Amino acid sequence: MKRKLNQNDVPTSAEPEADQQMVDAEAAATAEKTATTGAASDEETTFADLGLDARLVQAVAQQKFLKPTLVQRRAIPLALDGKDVLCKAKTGSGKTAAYVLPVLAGILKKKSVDPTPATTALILVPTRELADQVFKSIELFSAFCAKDVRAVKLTDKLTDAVQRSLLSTCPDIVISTPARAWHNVNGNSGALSLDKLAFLVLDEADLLLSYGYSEDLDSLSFSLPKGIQTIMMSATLTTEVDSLKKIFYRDQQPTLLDLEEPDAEGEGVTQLVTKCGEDEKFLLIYVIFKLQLVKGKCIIFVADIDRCYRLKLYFEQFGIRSCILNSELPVNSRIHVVEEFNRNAYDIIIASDEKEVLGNEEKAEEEQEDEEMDDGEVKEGVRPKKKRKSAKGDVEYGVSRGIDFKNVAAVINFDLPTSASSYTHRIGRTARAGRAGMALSFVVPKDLYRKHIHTSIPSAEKDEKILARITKQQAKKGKELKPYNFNKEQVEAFRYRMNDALRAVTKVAIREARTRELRQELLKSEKLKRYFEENPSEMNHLRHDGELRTARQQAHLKHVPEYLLPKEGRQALTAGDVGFVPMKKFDRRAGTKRKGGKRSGKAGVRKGDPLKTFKARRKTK
Ligand SMILES: Nc1ncnc2c1ncn2[C@@H]1O[C@H](COP(=O)(O)OP(=O)(O)OP(=O)(O)O)[C@@H](O)[C@H]1O
Repeated sequence: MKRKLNQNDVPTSAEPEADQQMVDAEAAATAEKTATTGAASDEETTFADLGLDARLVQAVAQQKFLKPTLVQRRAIPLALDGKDVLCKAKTGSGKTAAYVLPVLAGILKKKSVDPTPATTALILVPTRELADQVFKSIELFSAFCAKDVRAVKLTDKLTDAVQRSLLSTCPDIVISTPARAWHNVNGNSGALSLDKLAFLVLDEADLLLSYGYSEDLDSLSFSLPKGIQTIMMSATLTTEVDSLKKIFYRDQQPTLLDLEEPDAEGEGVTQLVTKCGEDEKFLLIYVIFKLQLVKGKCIIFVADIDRCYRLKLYFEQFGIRSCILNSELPVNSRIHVVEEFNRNAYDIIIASDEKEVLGNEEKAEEEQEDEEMDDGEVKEGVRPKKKRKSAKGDVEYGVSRGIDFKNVAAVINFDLPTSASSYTHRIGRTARAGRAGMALSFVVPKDLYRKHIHTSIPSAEKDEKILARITKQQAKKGKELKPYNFNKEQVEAFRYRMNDALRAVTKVAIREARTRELRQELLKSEKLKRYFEENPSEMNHLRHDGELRTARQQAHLKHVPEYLLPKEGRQALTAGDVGFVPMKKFDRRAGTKRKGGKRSGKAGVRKGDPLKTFKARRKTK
């Protein structure tokens, strides 16, 4: 029979009382009972109440986490009690801490009785970005016990020799993609030993198979010692999760935490849909950003890498700064872009999260996945997905999934994703950790679809079909997608400027931009790796939102002439307010020159300025 490593089994006499707080078995039992209901009767619970080690509670306090989130309240006591847990909770609900904290607690407990170095925990994630994020979380949460816990991630581009040397010291925690982990278990001179493993975590479990790790996961499952505790975290319950459940839990059923959490007042994502033609997307996005109708940081999702550059070059025409995230960029740059965005260095990220063009089989799989999610249950016996045809980019890349972008006011689906589950992950980049946010999706209706010179996106013809799936899925969660209309007449006034700008963004300019950015980022990436490790403070000087300037520059487009602005203010352009989060400290308005040479650039200045009358709705918690 499988024997669990139960933290209550470990003698605690050696532990200083203040440092080690015992697991509250009763709390764990209560949590288990209410596990699937998601009842929020224990909202006053603190991290200390959960039975975590005092050093971890201290680290959590340092992070200014006042109270555990629902998933943390439910999962931590169960995990501390040695239970296998399969947890489904919404994006941005704090799943990382929900497993990192009990894993750290388990390691500390084990070390207090047996300090022999051993790899005790293996955390499997689908992407390098996530590995980096988890690693940083571990660093933060182990701030007060750093000498007792050592974690390594295997996802950086490291030679086998370096990986061997990292693993030779038996780090307590290894964070890896399944492929890297298996490579080090099976190959690379068996650098990673799982003999002493006590915890296995599968983060973003719904994605591990879709990233093509099925064989690696299968192989790893046979190399695991008996009796380890397995925790799976997922934002959705799909066939993938079910397949993994069979592989990793075998005959032992995990405790299922299916946490549907209603948004509290002022929380959650306001979902808006604007139906428009392909070229209108460019018109609206120009109006939105040039007139700052969306307040705060924003992620714009597009269908593919070329679309990233088309939009970036288009924005450049108007002097709107943005940076790009896609699978083609080196991993160091990608991670740095996210870090800088989280530091508020950039306002706009243009990201392509799709695995480029999917084959028919893969499209069918996505549809199937949506249907399964519609059913709300996982079907039995469905085969795991095959490895997707990866395009030129990095297969271990993912933006819309799991990356913790901080304080994102809005997500704009410039191109609709190809599945409803992808939509869920995309909009989950905003309204994280109990905040408010907005998701605006452009949908091209069938009658407005035509192959436009500027676009060749594969999904456009299918927008309405996908929208129907999204609407259905969101309705099941009690969420609604509301239509959002721009004032067509007012917006039309900007059309000739849009055309001017789009004409300059030629295919050649896009190709050149793509190559130039890649070259620049590769250089930066090398620098990042070698130099910034030693000089972390210099990081700030490296920007990713520079102009690519491969398109013809048209200086006049950088300013918005006053006659284009409606007298009634920005609201005249829209059916209501769009943004929620106020602009950050500094204001990057283009500094429109007004008559008399004065700038009207600053927010909230000058009576009579049409922009001044616009008030962003500020939602406070
Ligand atoms: N108890 C808490 N109090 C305040 N903030 C928290 C708390 N727990 C987590 N957070 C913050 O919430 C954000 C989202 O957390 P996390 O990335 O763990 O979510 P997630 O559920 O894993 O999301 P996803 O499904 O998108 O991966 C992070 O910025 C994190 O620092």
